[in-house]
Amino acid sequence: MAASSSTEDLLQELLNVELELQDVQDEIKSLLDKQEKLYERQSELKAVLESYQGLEKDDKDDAAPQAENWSGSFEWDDEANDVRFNIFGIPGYRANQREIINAIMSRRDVLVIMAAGGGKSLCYQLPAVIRHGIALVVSPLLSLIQDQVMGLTALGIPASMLTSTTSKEDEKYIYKALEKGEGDLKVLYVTPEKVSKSKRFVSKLEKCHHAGRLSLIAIDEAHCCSQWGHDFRPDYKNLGILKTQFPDVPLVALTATATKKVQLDLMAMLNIPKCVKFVSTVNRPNLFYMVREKSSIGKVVIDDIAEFIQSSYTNNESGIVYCFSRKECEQVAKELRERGVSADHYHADMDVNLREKVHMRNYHYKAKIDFEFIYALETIKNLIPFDRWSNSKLQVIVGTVAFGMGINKPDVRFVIHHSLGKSMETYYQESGRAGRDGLPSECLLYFRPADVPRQSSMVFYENSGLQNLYDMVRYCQSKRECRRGAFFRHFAEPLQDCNGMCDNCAFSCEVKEIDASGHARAVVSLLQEIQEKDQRATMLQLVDKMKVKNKEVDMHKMILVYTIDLNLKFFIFMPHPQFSFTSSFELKKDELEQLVIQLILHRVLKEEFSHTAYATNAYVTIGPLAKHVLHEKKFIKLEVTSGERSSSGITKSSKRSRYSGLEVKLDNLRKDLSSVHGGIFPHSILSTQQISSLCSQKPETTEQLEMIIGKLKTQKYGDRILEVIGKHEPDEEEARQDSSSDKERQTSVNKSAKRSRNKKVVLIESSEDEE
Ligand SMILES: Nc1ncnc2c1ncn2[C@@H]1O[C@H](COP(=O)(O)OP(=O)(O)OP(=O)(O)O)[C@@H](O)[C@H]1O
Ligand SMILES: [Mg+2]
Repeated sequence: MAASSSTEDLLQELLNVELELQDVQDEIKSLLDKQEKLYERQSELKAVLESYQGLEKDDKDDAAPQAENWSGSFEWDDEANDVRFNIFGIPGYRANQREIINAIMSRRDVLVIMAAGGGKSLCYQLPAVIRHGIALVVSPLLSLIQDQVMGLTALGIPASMLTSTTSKEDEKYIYKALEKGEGDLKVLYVTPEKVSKSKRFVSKLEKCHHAGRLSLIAIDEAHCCSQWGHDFRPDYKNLGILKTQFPDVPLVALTATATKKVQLDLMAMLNIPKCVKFVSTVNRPNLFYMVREKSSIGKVVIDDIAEFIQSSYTNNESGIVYCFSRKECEQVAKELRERGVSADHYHADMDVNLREKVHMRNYHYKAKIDFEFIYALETIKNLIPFDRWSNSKLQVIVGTVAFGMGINKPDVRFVIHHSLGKSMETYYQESGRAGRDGLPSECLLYFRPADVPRQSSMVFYENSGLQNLYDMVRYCQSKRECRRGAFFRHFAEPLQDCNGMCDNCAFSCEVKEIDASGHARAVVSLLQEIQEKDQRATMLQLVDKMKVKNKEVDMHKMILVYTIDLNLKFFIFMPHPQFSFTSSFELKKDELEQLVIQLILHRVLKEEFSHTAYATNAYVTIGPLAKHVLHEKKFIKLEVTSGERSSSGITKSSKRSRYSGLEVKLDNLRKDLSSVHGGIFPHSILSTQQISSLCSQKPETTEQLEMIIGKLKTQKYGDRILEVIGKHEPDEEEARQDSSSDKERQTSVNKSAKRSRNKKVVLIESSEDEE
């Protein structure tokens, strides 16, 4: 008896020791994880500190820094204003543009951080036109270069590109321009590979510089220099030689997003420690951000997307749909077409040769060309979705996220993510392709927890890949917090007002917080059971098993209820053992998925990955904080919404209704002119804003037209524009709008006259944020 009781005691103690050991092992594992993260952060901080120390040293070496006023007046002001308006057709500077131009014109090195669509190109293109000689622009993608060269050529600014696709003849022309100053070349675009790999090119550039003809160097999409950035390009690392070789030539680095770490990295890598820095806000006030729950049924998602496009964008306004894989792109595009949306898929590296040929044809439109060649290319051009989309002949382009930096179209009205992005930074970039012209646009993301493991198995090996993804997941899961606020936090910027431009701020949809701690305990116990049997489960398998388990529990409940009826006295207070793990209510499948994700974000569970010959699979395992849930030290809450949210984001007042008759005519005119003038993009002929100014002001003379679109565009297209406006007869609706906008105009003229009188200033030029 005594022996058996001491055996029992021993067994009990052994069990306790084993449990404690398990605890210790868990803690060691969690501490090791923590140690690894701290090491990682330590090396990041050391790198940043080194750059800081380098910069501080440089600052001390310097004479006392002068207070610089880049918004003051400069000798080139008149010329700059003239070029801006009459060549670029841009009515006023946006925030920081004028200051940046002044700094470059003053021969300073400059770092520009400005949101997508902020107008970075003008900052280096305008000084390139004014300054003597040739400006060198380094840009990472052929397609971006081609678009820029085409845009400048359309404005009559001599621009060329030197890339792997440049013909021998063009190369000769460019080298002569560099070496001997022949021709009228003003802007030369190259890829970073040209600078790092072509000795011949660099030696020609040296000659150009020696003769005092290298006017400035611009590094576009400069974040590609930094390994901490999201599009690191090894060849960008070698661009530091430009400053070493040409120390007296102003160098401007431009990018849409750069965290502090990336900024320091850029300055160090490009050798511009004393540069003037212009950091604009990441805020894109014209973008409406929203997240929708994504159905597990593919067709329902496409129905929803099609409905969104067809109900909100009746004027065929352009949009992008981002998908996870190429196969999904093809499928989504096909299904959208089946629902009557003009859509096609596009793979970024698809038919590179075809794209190049089309651009070559656009680029050479001034040269003598073989008409058959043009005809053939014209046919090819129509076959290429990207070009059809760029020219607004196709409404929606469906691409993977690889289709990103190359998009230069300013009037993209909506960007839809069919599944979540891999980080806040990439989502900001991708969604930021909308509304680069500053007009209201929408960014819609479809989220369902089951998409998370697809992304995590792709990013887990990247530097902080999972951490970045989980930040994105938090953004998607949140049903209360301002979406814009998440971007400010991510880019460490002070909060700004959202002005109701995100779903969480705009719609008062009831969000309930429910205590899901009981369900969390059930999930953890189930996973423990699975792991004890040396098995593992993916997120979906775990959720399915939970559903089965719940059903089993339900069966027990029924038996119990039945028993209660028969033996009321004995069983009425007897709980079923498994009830202790479940709550009084059952979660639906999608709520269970949401719960598992929540548990991963709270480190109660964690993802683990295993490779097969074909794929990497993500499994869910017990995480370092699981114990806290089991011991009821940690409570898990789930946010659930009740009631439907409005189907569209931007309020009706700020959203465009159907285009007016004159707008449609001017839109068609720009499309016509774009094909006549060698395939220049329609938006390079007239921007959407210019079309609305023309419709509201209805110029009748060349002089009046010049005041709206500048001299160059008036010279080129003025007659046709005036003809369309002159012949247009407004319908009743337009006439009514005209008379009300006349009144508004009069009020605003009076107001501005009053403002000028009060301030006693004459406003010749104003930037948008001064307005
Ligand atoms: N001051 C301005 N007023 C009105 N439109 C402008 C102004 N400056 C630039 N734009 C227009 O804004 C659009 C976006 O400009 P740009 O391509 O230079 O943006 P970006 O800052 O380089 O963006 P990204 O990071 O996406 O490359 C273009 O259509 C351009 O013509
Ligand atoms: Mg740009």
